[in-house]
Amino acid sequence: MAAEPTIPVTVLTGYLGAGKTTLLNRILSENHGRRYAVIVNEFGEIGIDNDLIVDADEEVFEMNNGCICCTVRGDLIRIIEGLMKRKGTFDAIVIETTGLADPAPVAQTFFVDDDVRARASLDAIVTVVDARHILQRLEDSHEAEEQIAFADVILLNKIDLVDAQELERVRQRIRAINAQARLHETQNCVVPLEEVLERGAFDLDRILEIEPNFLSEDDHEHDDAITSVSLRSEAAIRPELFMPWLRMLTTNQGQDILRLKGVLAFPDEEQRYVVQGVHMLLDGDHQRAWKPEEPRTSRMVFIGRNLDPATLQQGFEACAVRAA
Ligand SMILES: Nc1nc2c(ncn2[C@@H]2O[C@H](COP(=O)(O)OP(=O)(O)OP(=O)(O)O)[C@@H](O)[C@H]2O)c(=O)[nH]1
Repeated sequence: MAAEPTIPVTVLTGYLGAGKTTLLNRILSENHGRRYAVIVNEFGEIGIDNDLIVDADEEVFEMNNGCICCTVRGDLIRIIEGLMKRKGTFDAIVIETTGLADPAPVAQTFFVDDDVRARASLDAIVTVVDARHILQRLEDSHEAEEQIAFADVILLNKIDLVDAQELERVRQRIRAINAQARLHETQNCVVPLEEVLERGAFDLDRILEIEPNFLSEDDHEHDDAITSVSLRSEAAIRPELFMPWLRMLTTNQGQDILRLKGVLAFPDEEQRYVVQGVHMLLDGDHQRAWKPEEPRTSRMVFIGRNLDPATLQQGFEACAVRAA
């Protein structure tokens, strides 16, 4: 009897804020006739990413209790095994890792775990790169380099934020780390999805050349200096205080703030306000109306170095509407 075909798995990686969720949303919104099961892993105890993913028919599984590359032997394997019991309800799996994840242990899962290997196969590692910040990141983050080294497909994204010279420098740097991956230069991750999904691009031999211990090594190191701070407020947040506070923080501490995200309830405002930041760059917009049953809780996550939870908490609380 012929072996059953395995389910293709795409691993989406890339440093904090590069554009992974932007790409995932495109995958989930486009009319491609395929059904994807999505696994999202996020750094930080309050899951905000799930709030930023478009409402889609696809089921989204969150893994928020740690970094995916450290928990693969547990959670990821369990989720994939659970999914396999419901075969036929989806055609492929997409995994969005945290920006801090080393992709090697995630990829390794598809080779070293026998049950997983029998049913799922790693299709490609797709790495989204932030053209504006990557050169700086490669100075201080081993993970950022690993993400590029392991990629089968690279989206060099946010090209609108750099000039031609800078873009050429980034291109050369990426090529020095990984000369083989297919490279697409994008804004908002706009790329034909067939360039990204179900490409059959993962090449174990190439990975073994980069990392001879790929199939046996299972320890890796993280930058312990990076922490996350989660904030929450049941009282509505006053935009006239909140916006200047956030601008002040990113101006003074932008070097250390690798990523920030928030979903905010403003007084007398029917819409949720979503704010996002990468270093000094801030982006904010109304997202959708609060649902009637949804508690209007404002939540923020900061990820970075030298973050002081108490100061951030005080600053955030000072923006809240005080009880009369
Ligand atoms: N200017 C510009 N902004 C972009 C582009 N692509 C994405 N963004 C913005 O960059 C921010 C981060 O994008 P996300 O897709 O959330 O990044 P991510 O990699 O999922 O972030 P994490 O999950 O926190 O690691 C958002 O505010 C996006 O709207 C781009 O090509 N140009």
